[in-house]
Amino acid sequence: MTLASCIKLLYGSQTGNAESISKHLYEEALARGFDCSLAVLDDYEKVSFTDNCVLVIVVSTTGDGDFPDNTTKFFRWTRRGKKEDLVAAFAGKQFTVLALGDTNYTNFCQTGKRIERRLLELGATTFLPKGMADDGTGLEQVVDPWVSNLWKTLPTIVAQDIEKAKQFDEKATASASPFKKAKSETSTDAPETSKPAAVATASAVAGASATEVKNDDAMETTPSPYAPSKVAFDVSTLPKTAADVIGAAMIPTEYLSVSESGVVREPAIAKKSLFHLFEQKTANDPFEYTANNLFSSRISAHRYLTGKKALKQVLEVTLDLKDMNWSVQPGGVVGILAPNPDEVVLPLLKRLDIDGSKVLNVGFLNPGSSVGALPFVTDAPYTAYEAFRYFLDLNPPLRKPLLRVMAEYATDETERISLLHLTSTAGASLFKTIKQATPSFADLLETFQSVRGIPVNRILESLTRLQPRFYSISQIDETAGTATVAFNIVEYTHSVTGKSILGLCSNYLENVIKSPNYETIPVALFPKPNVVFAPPKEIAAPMILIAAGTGVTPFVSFLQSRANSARAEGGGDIADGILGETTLIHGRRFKDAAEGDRIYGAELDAYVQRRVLTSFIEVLSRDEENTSVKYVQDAIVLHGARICKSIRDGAYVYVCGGVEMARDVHASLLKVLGEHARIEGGEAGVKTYVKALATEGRYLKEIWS
Ligand SMILES: Cc1cc2nc3c(=O)[nH]c(=O)nc-3n(C[C@H](O)[C@H](O)[C@H](O)COP(=O)(O)O)c2cc1C
Repeated sequence: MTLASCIKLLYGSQTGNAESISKHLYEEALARGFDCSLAVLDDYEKVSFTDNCVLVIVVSTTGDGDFPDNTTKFFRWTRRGKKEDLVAAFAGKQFTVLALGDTNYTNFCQTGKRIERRLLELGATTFLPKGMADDGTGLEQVVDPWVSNLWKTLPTIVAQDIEKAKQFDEKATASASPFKKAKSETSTDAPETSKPAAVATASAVAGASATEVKNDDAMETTPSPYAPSKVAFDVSTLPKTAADVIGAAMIPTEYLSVSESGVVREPAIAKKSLFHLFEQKTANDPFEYTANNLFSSRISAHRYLTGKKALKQVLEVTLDLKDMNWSVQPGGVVGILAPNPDEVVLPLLKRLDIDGSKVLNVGFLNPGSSVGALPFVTDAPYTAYEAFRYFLDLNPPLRKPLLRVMAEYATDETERISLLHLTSTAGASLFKTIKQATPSFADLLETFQSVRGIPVNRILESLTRLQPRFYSISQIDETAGTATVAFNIVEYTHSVTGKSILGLCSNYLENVIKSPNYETIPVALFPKPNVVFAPPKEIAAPMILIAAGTGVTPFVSFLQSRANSARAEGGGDIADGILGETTLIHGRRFKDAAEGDRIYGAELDAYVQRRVLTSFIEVLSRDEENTSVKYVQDAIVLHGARICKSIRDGAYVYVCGGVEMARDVHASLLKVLGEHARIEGGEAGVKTYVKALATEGRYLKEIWS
């Protein structure tokens, strides 16, 4: 059999995991003597598929079984591209897929599955079974063995530089990290006395590191929720020396060049918003505003929708979208880019010894190399402060490339061993322990105190992009050109570390409305195109809306739109006979309407009065009188016969809320359809029926983790 001459690694990633794994694979493929290239799936036009190559695709799933944003163009091409181009690219090609997902979602690894299916239809064949890694239980449980099989299989189908492969194997079996180079071998600058102090055991660490902020009133000190904290783990099981670490990850290739331009912009000037970094363009189409071309909005009004008894406060803000010319549709979604708080950014820059005020020149070390892209593109050059505040995810999921880079700058030997071990397959269990603590970048630096002097280019390469947070629009005022979004102010105690965690975007927006002249503060946002989670076009179609907590927000916009349609159809204030039956099942905690969490209660009552909402079922989880129907899934069972009849009559079912709630609702729907809908084929028949509903667009979910 003739061997393929090269590997084309392609990835699609929403939050950086697939990207990071692909870069890691790319580095290792080169070190193992393969000819390998790396590209994001949406850059498929730059990939020469006609080469005698094999394809390795690493792709995650986002939303509700959706493609990552940097994969949609590729998928469209594979569905709608010219058949002869697709056949030329894929027929007879050997490929494999590593799919990343989370079993807490119903459409587990959907993107990877769909890509595999499509490539098989186009005549490609797999050379290694698809890996499906579960972020719910730990990606590494599947990724590590899958990768190890990949390295076993590739030499049988792809040509390799034998000399390099030999060198690689020799280094690997010599037990020292095969990737140890440069600094690690010449690292004599670590003080001899540096002893394993930094990585301590659990008891020694707890609460030790929090920087403190002053509470002026009480003259007491309270740990700031932004203060970094050490992650506790046991160092007794670590390899004895760096040379004992087997198979540590490769040092990611350095690909960015960063220099100071000589221009200074103080954080205080840059702190209002990021818009000084972009030329102000007016877009003709609102969807020209994207995460890379943000619209500068303002908050024109706000109110809290919850009372004192609510465990979480829900804030509604009104966004001024006049100049965007966006005709917001019910179910519309807005992405908001919240900056990282200064309480995190400034101490972090200090810890890293980086002067945040210097404007930087950022480019490629080797223009033309395919290793990486610029981390973000702005019209005007940015400072390190601006990069940290607006563009970098400072709470990234734990990833090996960052740990590997940190290992290079650890001067304490135990810390270096720990970091190397964490990047190796043997360190999987330690990796899992640390991952459970979901440490921020600052927490990692607090844990590994001796890591000093990481250059800015390494940080820009190792951290991923700060992601926008998406919010469903609840009410639209076309005349004023505004729309409202409502959300929980996210604040909770970390289940593993006990640390207080503040949600980035909700707390940012609350801080905006608490600022003087908040109406003048720019809020960076963009509309989400192609909203699928929208009411049916036919206003006579029945709807079943199922929501928990703030999941009700898109449904408020559905009802508003239906009320407007009824009025337009001559229905006046009462919508009898014009609209399809609409049932809303809304779960919340407390009975108390005024003081509790009955969000949008007044609006929903008004829709009941106007018969836009035909049935409003409120489910209370903390009501002592109510014992059997605590959650929306219980209400589905209780009203099962009616719900099934409505679905049989053509109702559209919508679910909005957390991932567990969506899973439980799904189970209840299967149960009641099995009991009341007389579907043939038993359990399997019901599952097929529900699947078909989803395919027809009559069972839609908007869920969050
Ligand atoms: C908002 C959100 C939605 C998700 N939706 C799904 C899904 O529908 N199906 C699935 O299998 N995994 C889903 N996941 C899990 C991701 O695929 C998983 O966390 C993966 O590691 C992310 O990789 P990435 O960082 O490369 O995007 C979702 C994750 C998030 C944060």
